[in-house]
Amino acid sequence: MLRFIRRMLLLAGETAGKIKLAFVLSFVESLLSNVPIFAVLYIFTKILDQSIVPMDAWFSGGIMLAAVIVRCILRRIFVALQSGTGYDICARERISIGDRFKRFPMSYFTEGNKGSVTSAVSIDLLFIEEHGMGALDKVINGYISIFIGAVLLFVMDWRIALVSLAMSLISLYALEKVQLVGKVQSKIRQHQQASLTSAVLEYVQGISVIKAFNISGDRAKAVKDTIERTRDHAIDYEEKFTPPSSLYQACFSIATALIVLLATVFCYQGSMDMSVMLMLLIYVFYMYIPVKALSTLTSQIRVMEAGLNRYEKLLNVPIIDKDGRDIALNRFDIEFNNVTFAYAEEQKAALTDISFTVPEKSMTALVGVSGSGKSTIANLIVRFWDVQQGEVLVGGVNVKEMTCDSLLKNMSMVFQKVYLFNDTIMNNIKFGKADATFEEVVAAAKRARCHDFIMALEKGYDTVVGEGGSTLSGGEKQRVSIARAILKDAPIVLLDEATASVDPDNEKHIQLAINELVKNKTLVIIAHRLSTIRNADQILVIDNGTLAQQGTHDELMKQGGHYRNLWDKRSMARSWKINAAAELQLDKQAVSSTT
Ligand SMILES: Nc1ncnc2c1ncn2[C@@H]1O[C@H](COP(=O)(O)OP(=O)(O)OP(=O)(O)O)[C@@H](O)[C@H]1O
Repeated sequence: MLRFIRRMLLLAGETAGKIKLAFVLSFVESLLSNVPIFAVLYIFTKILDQSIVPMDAWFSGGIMLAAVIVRCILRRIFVALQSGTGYDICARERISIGDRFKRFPMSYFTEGNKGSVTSAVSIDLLFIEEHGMGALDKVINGYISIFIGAVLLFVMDWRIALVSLAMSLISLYALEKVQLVGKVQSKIRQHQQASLTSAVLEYVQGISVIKAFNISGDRAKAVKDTIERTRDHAIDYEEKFTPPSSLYQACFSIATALIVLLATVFCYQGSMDMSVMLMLLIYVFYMYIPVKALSTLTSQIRVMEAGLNRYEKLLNVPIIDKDGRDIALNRFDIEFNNVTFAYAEEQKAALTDISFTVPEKSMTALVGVSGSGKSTIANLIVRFWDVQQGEVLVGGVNVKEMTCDSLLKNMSMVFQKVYLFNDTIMNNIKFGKADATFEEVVAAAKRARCHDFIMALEKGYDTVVGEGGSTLSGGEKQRVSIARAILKDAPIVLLDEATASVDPDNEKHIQLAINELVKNKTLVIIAHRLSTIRNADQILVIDNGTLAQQGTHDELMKQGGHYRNLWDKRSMARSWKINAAAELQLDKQAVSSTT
C-alpha cells in the first residue's frame, strides 16, 4: 500500500504538494477524532471519584464541540485540496498521452493494441480519478488509526494492547492473502477488460459489414463469449477474494470480543480501573473501523495499480521521434535512397531497395497493381513507420533526424478513406490550421469546391457531420478533407486518389479542388485515373515492392513492359465502363420509348 501511495504521488507530479498537505490535515483530523474518548474518560473518572461537578460536563462538552468544529474546518480544507485533484491529474495525463500517441510508431496501433490503449485511457484512468484520492485518504487514515490505536491501548492497558497486537498480526496475514488474490486477479481482470473493449470496438466499427452480410449472429457471438468470460471471471474473483477478506474482517470482530471480555474480567479482578474498562468498551467498537476498510481497499488498490501498470506501459512505448530535432526545411524535395522496408521483422519486405527523387514542386505519380507498395511509400515519407535499410530524405534531411511535428507540418495528406471527426464542418476543416479565422476557412472551402454544399446544409459550417463524417456523401467528405489540406497550405502534398467511382459531377468538383490544392506544391499522388497519370512529371511504376520503371508517360509507353500493360488494362477497363454506360443509356431510352 505504501508503494501505491508513492506511485500516486509520482503520478500527481506538481500537484503532489497539495496531496501531501491534505495528508497532514487528515492526520490532525484523525488525532482529533479521539478527543471524545478522552472527554468521556474524564467524565467517567469524575463520576467514579464522586467528584463530578456541573462544570466538568460543560468542560467535556466544550472540548468535544471544539474538536468537532476544528475537524469540520480541517475536513473542508482537506476536501478543497483534494477534490478535483484526481480529475485534474487524469485529465492532464489523458491530454499528454493523446499528444504522445501521435509519436507512437503506427505499428503499435496495428498490432492489436487498440483494446488495451482504449481501456488504459478510459477505464483505468476513470477508476483512478474516481477512487484514487479517496483510497489514498482511507489508506493514510487507516495507518494513522493503527498507530494512534496502538499507543492509546498501551497507555490504557498493556495486556489489552498485546491481545490487539496479536489479532492485528493475524489480520496482516489475511491482508497479505487478500493482496495476493488481488495481484493475480487484477491482471486477469485487466486482460479481460481489454478483450471486451477490443471485441466491442471491432463489432461497432464493422457494424456496416456485419449488417450488409447478415453475420451479426456470428460476430455477436464473439462479443457475447467475451462478455460471458468477463462475467465468469468477476464471479471467480469474488469467490477467491471472499475467504481471506472474511478472515481479515473476523480478526477484528474476535479482537473486539476478546477485549470486551478481558477488560470486564480484569476490572472484576481489580487489575483495571472501572473508568479504563468503560472507556475500552466504547473505544473498541470504534477503533477498528478505519482498519477494517483496508481489505476492500486492497482490491481497489490492486485494480488501480494494475491500471497504473498498463498506463505506465503506454508511457514506456518508445516514441518514433525520440532523437528527432525540430528542423525547419528550406526546400521540399523527397528522396528515397536504397530503401528496404518490412512492416514486421518476420514479414516479407513490402519495399526492396527502392531509390528515386521527387523534385520540388513537381508531380510524381505512383502506379502499380494492388499490394505493390504504393501506400507504403507514402507511409514512409510521413514517417508513420521507419525504414530498416536505406534512408528517406525530405528537403535533404533524413526524416529520422526530425521530430514528427516538424516533419508533418510540411505535409498535407488527402487519403482515399477520409475520416471526419464527429464535430462541426468548421472544426473539421480547422484541423488544417487550428487558429484559422472564419474567413480563412470559408476561402479554403470555396477553393475546395465545398462551400456551396456546406451552405445548403441547415446549419452551414456549424453542421455536425457525425462520426467518421457519416452524414456526408463520399465525394463531399473528400472535398472537406481537401479544404482541410488547402487551409494547411503545406509545401508537400500526398494524395491517394479515390478509386471508388463517384458521379461525374462530384468527380469534376473533386478534380477542381485537387487542382487548387496542388498548385506550386511537391505532389506525390497514388494515381488511379488515366488523366492524372498522363499529366505527371514523373511516373514511378511499383511492382512487388520494387521500382520497376520510372519516367514520363510517353517514355514509359515507348519502353513497354509493366507500365504499358497497366495502361492498356486501365484503358480497356475505362472503355468497358464507357460502353457499359452507353449501353445502359440506350436500354433506358428503349424502355422509355416503349412505355
Ligand atoms: N500495416 C500493415 N502491416 C503489415 N503489412 C502491410 C500493412 N500495410 C500493407 N501491408 C502489406 O504491404 C504490402 C504493400 O501494401 P501497400 O498498401 O503499400 O500496397 P498498395 O500498392 O498501396 O495497394 P493498394 O493499391 O491496394 O492500396 C502488401 O503486401 C500489404 O499486404
